[in-house]
Amino acid sequence: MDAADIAAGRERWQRRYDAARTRDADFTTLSGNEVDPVYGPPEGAGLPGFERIGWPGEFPYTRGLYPTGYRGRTWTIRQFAGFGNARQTNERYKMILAAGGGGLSVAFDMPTLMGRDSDDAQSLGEVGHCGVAIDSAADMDVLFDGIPLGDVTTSMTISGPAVPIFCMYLVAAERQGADLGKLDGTLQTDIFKEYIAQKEWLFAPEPHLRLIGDLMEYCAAEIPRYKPLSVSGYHIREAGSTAAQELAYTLADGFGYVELGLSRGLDVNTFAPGLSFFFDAHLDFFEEIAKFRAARRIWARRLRDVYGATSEKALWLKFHTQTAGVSLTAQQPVNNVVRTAVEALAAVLGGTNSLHTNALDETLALPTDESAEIALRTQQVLMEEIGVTNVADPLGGSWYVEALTDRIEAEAEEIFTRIQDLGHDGTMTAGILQGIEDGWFTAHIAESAFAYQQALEKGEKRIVGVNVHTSTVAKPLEILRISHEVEREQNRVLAERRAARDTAAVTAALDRMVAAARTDANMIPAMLDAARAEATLGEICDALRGEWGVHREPARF
Ligand SMILES: C[C@H](C(=O)O)C(=O)SCCNC(=O)CCNC(=O)[C@H](O)C(C)(C)COP(=O)(O)OP(=O)(O)OC[C@H]1O[C@@H](n2cnc3c(N)ncnc32)[C@H](O)[C@@H]1OP(=O)(O)O
Repeated sequence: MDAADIAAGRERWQRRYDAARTRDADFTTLSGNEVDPVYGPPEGAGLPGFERIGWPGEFPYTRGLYPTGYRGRTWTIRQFAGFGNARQTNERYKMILAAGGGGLSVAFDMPTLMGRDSDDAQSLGEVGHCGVAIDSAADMDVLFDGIPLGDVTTSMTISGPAVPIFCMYLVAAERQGADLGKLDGTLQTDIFKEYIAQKEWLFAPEPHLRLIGDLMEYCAAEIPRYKPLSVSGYHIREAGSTAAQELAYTLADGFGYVELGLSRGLDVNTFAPGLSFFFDAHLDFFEEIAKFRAARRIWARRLRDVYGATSEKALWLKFHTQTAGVSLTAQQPVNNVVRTAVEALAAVLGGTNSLHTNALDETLALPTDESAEIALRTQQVLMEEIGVTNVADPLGGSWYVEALTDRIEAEAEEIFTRIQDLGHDGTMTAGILQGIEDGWFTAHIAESAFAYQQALEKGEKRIVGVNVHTSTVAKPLEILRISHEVEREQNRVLAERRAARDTAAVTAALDRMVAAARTDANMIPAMLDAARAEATLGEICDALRGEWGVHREPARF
């Protein structure tokens, strides 16, 4: 790009910056020096390829979505939390909000993630262990007791039974008197990554995609700020993929959901802002920053050029980041605070919109109050102390970071082509579905995981406390243990609620839901009625399993 075009871009950026609101905060360095809100090539200089880098707030958004960067608004501190029953988790949420958390993020226990009630035989021993147990809308009432859902953005991490859980959340909001049309939050819902990596699906892909289509349609029409999908690379990375695979598989899944929305006759400019993303921040500092920058650029370009999006919000890739759980070590676990801080810094330098920092003990158990607080404070140290919010995309223009950004983008593009070639009709969706059926994604992730593990075992890759620097004076940590009493109590309350509700109303609502499943009608209104009648998650999912069957992955060797 020649010098004149770069200068014109800088002026455009300056006009937009001047017109935007910035926080009332100190943006000088620790020594008190003024810094510019963004930096670019030296005045009067041209730079080949600068159109790929650009300015914050404009296409291709490599440098961020907003001309003000974090001067306009800092990222949301969104700590993923849930354990035991709804009452215990509600207390943790209040603690997080009081300590400066900016939004909520619900972690559900394994029975809930699999669409089963707490008293299901398959739930035995799992209730409240890896997250909170939710059986019906009444549990949602308790979960958000004293937390106005109309005012707090709430993310819920659940994909197989995402839609019934969403209905229970809506019922809880309704009972609080919130205006449902104004709710803001995120539901994970991303079923592609379940088949690819996380393995928590209920049905085969087709009925799941039908439900997701219903959800996208419903949210676009009724709850426009709500983001019904958080397309997730986190689980793909944690399963052992490389950074480029994480990026490419996740964005490919995102394109699959765009194709789903289009196939339902929805307007891409209306539904695409409801697609948000979720990435891992792993240990390779610069590679991770490059991954986030490349993600925004690829998404904006493909949404515009392939899927015809024209509105700015439809081109924006917004993402949440979680620091890498797999990078935490059980050995010398206090060192995990350092790893997490570095990973979080990469997310911030990559322009994350929302962030979860892991607690130091998460490789052993769910976090204690104290470790949860350290994790949250880690974000606050980055946000308040180190000057990283003063300048948008401070690493933009670094030869290394730009080269890495270009490389990871090129790798992702190659992978998109391979995925599309797996399908038969040139769509991303056909390629993804074929790749899932063939075990293509799983095999490639396994190869990457194997290569990394070999490198570790040969000592080529080094982890402090694990294969180098193993001596320590550290004492074992106190960890959070979930009592089996939680399960007994949850089941007692569930039995009481079942006995107290209008059984005929529950049965009628479930029948209407199944009837809707047999037509092209949107299933959400019927499912909402079932949730209002206090149908349990297990009952709703079992009714659907009866209709759609269950899905089993073929064994592969
Ligand atoms: C591993 C684990 C497991 O499986 O076990 C998991 O999955 S845990 C998975 C946990 N997942 C999550 O927690 C997902 C979290 N995701 C989200 O919260 C969302 O999808 C998100 C990534 C889009 C972030 O949403 P958010 O509300 O926190 O933040 P936003 O970026 O949307 O910002 C809020 C508002 O401020 C505006 N805003 C932000 N920055 C600026 C700026 N500089 N200038 C002007 N306006 C700005 C935004 O446009 C928006 O307004 P407006 O709305 O008007 O535009």
